[in-house]
Amino acid sequence: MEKFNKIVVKELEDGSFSQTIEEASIDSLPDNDLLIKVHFSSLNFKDALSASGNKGVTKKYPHTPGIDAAGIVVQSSSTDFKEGDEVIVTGYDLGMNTSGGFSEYISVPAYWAIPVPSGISLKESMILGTAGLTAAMCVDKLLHNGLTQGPVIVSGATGGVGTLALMILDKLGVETMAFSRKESAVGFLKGLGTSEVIHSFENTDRPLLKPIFTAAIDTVGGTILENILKLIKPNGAVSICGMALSPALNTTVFPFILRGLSLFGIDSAEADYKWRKDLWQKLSNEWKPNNLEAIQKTVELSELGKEIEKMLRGNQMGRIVVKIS
Ligand SMILES: CCC(=O)SCCNC(=O)CCNC(=O)[C@H](O)C(C)(C)COP(=O)(O)OP(=O)(O)OC[C@H]1O[C@@H](n2cnc3c(N)ncnc32)[C@H](O)[C@@H]1OP(=O)(O)O
Ligand SMILES: NC(=O)c1ccc[n+]([C@@H]2O[C@H](COP(=O)([O-])OP(=O)(O)OC[C@H]3O[C@@H](n4cnc5c(N)ncnc54)[C@H](O)[C@@H]3O)[C@@H](O)[C@H]2O)c1
Repeated sequence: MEKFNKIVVKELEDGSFSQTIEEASIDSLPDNDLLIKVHFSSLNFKDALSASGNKGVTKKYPHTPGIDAAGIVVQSSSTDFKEGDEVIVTGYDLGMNTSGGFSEYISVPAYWAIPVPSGISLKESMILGTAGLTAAMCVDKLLHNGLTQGPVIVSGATGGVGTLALMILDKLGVETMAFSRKESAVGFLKGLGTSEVIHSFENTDRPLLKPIFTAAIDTVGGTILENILKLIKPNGAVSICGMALSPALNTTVFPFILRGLSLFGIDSAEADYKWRKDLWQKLSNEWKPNNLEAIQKTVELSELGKEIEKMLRGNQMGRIVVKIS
């Protein structure tokens, strides 16, 4: 039986977590419909949590993280896929408690796999990955709420979801503003098409402020989201997906009952299959960001450790793609 390499995260006796590359055999993977040879994976915040022992994400170690994978089906017991098909797998339990994409092979149920649409390569699908799909879900909710023009504020703007949200909105011709703590990132963010970069909000207990934005996409939560909610124009909406700063949210009902604000929560991991498939189609065509290469860095499995550390410190910019095979 063929041996292959994967990242293994282990819990050590002192409570810390180690990451090593180990050899494994195919029969160590779960028995599922599809065996996929992984060509590319990508790094998402959730992988950094899994790799550092967050038990809310991964209950049992040793474990192989990687919530994203793109590759080629090498064995299929499903009538929906055949050997040689190119597929994208994001979310569900991949990389949480099912051996994930930081591995040369994954074994997953057929309903987790999306056929790679024409218009996108395996690598491009992982520059997008969960971050791109989540950004697309955030944008889609805003469009359904009636968004036609900006400015839309995007927080955590230099991160994976943030950069891709800015790029998708730019492709759709909607003006954006970026919220980022990083003064040094202004040039990078302007290059993504954003008109202005905001580094801080007024510190006030007032429940409403003069509205500035038509809508928002928030990836950081906490006080940043609290401020954004006060600054949305009447009948606007905010899509929320993250908590890079904090999961806490202290707010009042006023933005909702005095300005008709709508708040959309995004769960990309368990989102409806048809919605995902439709959005991958859009991401490969009319929503496909221009110059995806400009926001990515490609690394090998052996280089992932330092990228994970950087992400946990909030210092990543854009997307980390992992070249697996
Ligand atoms: C790509 C997507 C992302 O990046 S999302 C961000 C990554 N996710 C996180 O950081 C969340 C990690 N989870 C946690 O820290 C904990 O589960 C939290 C939410 C704090 C709850 O902890 P605790 O109070 O100990 O409860 P618990 O874990 O036993 O769960 C309580 C009930 O809630 C459920 N639950 C848990 N996680 C999820 C989830 N991801 N989706 C849907 N439901 C979830 C559990 O199943 C549990 O329900 P039940 O008791 O099993 O019926
Ligand atoms: N709900 C979903 O389906 C879903 C999907 C993908 C990501 N997420 C969540 O979205 C968030 C972003 O994910 P990502 O993969 O883009 O991560 P990332 O690390 O690439 O980006 C995080 C961004 O937040 C910024 N940030 C970090 N700490 C901060 C702080 N203290 N104050 C202000 N900004 C801070 C970083 O500078 C970076 O720009 C995470 O919380 C992740 O769990 C949720």
